[in-house]
Amino acid sequence: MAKSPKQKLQAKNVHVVFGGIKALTGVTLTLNAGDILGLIGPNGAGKTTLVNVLSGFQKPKPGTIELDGRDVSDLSPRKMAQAGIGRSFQAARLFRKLTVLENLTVAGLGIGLSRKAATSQARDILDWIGYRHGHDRQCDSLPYSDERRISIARALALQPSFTLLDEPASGMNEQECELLMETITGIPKNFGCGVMLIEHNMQVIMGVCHRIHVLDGGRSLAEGSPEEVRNDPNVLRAYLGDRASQKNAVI
Ligand SMILES: Nc1ncnc2c1ncn2[C@@H]1O[C@H](COP(=O)(O)OP(=O)(O)OP(=O)(O)O)[C@@H](O)[C@H]1O
Repeated sequence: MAKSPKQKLQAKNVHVVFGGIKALTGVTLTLNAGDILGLIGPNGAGKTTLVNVLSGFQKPKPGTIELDGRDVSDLSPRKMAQAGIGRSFQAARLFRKLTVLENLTVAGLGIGLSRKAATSQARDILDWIGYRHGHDRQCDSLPYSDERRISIARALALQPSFTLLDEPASGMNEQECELLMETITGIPKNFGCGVMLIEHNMQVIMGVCHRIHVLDGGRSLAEGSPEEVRNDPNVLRAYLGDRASQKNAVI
């Protein structure tokens, strides 16, 4: 956990326009320490754009990002990471020529740990996610699902207050998804950090999230418990269109 853990990450009235495309329009949400907040919505809803804004890769115009009430909207991605906001990407973005252990060790060195402490932390995190063998494997030879898990582990090695996970289950089979769900559920308890989870796999979202925020066409459509969101007719309509009126429609 970071030296001064933060309690609250907020997006306030965030707008982003690309050319003529309104990717986000007036989005407001709060991620609290200890929370697992799902961010869902149909393709093109603005989920990745919002994660980019929350992690400094995209500037809101207008709108603000606040970390414990401090405006951090203008910070670079690097400064955001130093302030306690970590993320994993849709494409894993590991250092492919480094080993699994080295990838995590580099993250620890990056936040100022000694080599010994960074290596020890790296081993502890790999053990914790159940990756007990293959620490010396080079990352360009990893199976896809391992890449995704190591990407989460590396995000944790930065000791974030908040971690933003972009589609961690993509390409995983059912068994791998179950392991991933265990990992995500354990992050707030074991690392004390809040998690925002973008995911198309509804089993994963419904299984691990405390609350879910729904975007549609760049706007906030709903926020609530998994049960509330699952039963919200507007959410069903956004996902299923006219099929939402069918009996037993589920997401
Ligand atoms: N760099 C960009 N330039 C132009 N348009 C963009 C850019 N990034 C995103 N968009 C557009 O903004 C809108 C929101 O995209 P975004 O990727 O945030 O949605 P998403 O909900 O993450 O989608 P998906 O589930 O398909 O990943 C889409 O219409 C997309 O085409």
